[in-house]
Amino acid sequence: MFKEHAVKLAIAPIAWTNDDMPELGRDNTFEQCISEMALAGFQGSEVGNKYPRSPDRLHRALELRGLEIASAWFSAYLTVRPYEVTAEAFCAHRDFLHEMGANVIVVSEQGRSIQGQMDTPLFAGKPVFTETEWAALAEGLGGLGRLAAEKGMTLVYHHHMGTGVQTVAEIARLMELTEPGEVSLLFDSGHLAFAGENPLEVLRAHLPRIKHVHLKDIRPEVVERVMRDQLSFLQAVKAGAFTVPGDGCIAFAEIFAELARHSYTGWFVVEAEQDPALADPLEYAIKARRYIRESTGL
Ligand SMILES: O=C1C[C@@H](O)[C@H](O)[C@@H](O)C1=O
Ligand SMILES: [Co+2]
Repeated sequence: MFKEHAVKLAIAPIAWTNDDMPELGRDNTFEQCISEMALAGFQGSEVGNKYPRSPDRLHRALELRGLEIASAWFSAYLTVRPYEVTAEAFCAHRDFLHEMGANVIVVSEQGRSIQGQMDTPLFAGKPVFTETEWAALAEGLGGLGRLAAEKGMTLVYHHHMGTGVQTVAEIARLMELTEPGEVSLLFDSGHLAFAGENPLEVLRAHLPRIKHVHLKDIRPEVVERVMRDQLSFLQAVKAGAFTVPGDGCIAFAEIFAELARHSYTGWFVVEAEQDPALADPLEYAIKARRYIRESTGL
């Protein structure tokens, strides 16, 4: 289905310890997390807040388990702070990832985002960018994309629930306002389904610009409850809105087929944040790994 060596499989540490809610998985250690990733059969990981920041220490711990760093999240504030502030933090993040051997940098604009607010209803409170904010975002991302390119790296933009780039239309707007050579796209199946969008629409519209993939599924009955009870993004995560691919309602067969048809090259990152006390991270990592093998042969 996919060309040999075209796709590598990673898993995000957020199922073991949640950076957005550190009380989820507080007792899970860095070593347990990466050992279980390797045990479940993954080749890579993104970076969590328990990971050592010293590239030497991190390299050694990962190498012992046959893992590499795929990428890591960066919060941009291009719509609400001067460009230079975001650019300085971005360069430090870029240099760390470059030393770790990663070649993509995940960026999400957090200006007026409600994703980290425990009590703001997700479906009522998301920001809608003004023309001025769109212009600042597009221009700023272009600048960050050029900084990434200085190191031969690629900026991949993460559309996300509760932010100004959540819907199919907002993703299309961002792609239109930015240059393909500067800003690529991260495809996150779970965020699109959660937003009520058809993930295939985004794939079909932007495939040549998709350079990183987050695979997560949704539990539709929980998403319905999030809407009905006006829960926030963090409450939704705690309630189990997300799960691993194959365990929810997203039609991954079509997603994989579309990506393969266009010879996708890069990482697939399983990223399914849920409460580790309710969903054993190793059990779900093994479940995800098996599902990907059975659906794609990878
Ligand atoms: O890529 C991601 C990083 C997380 O911190 C975020 O909240 C999650 O939903 C996600 O998709
Ligand atoms: Co994601």
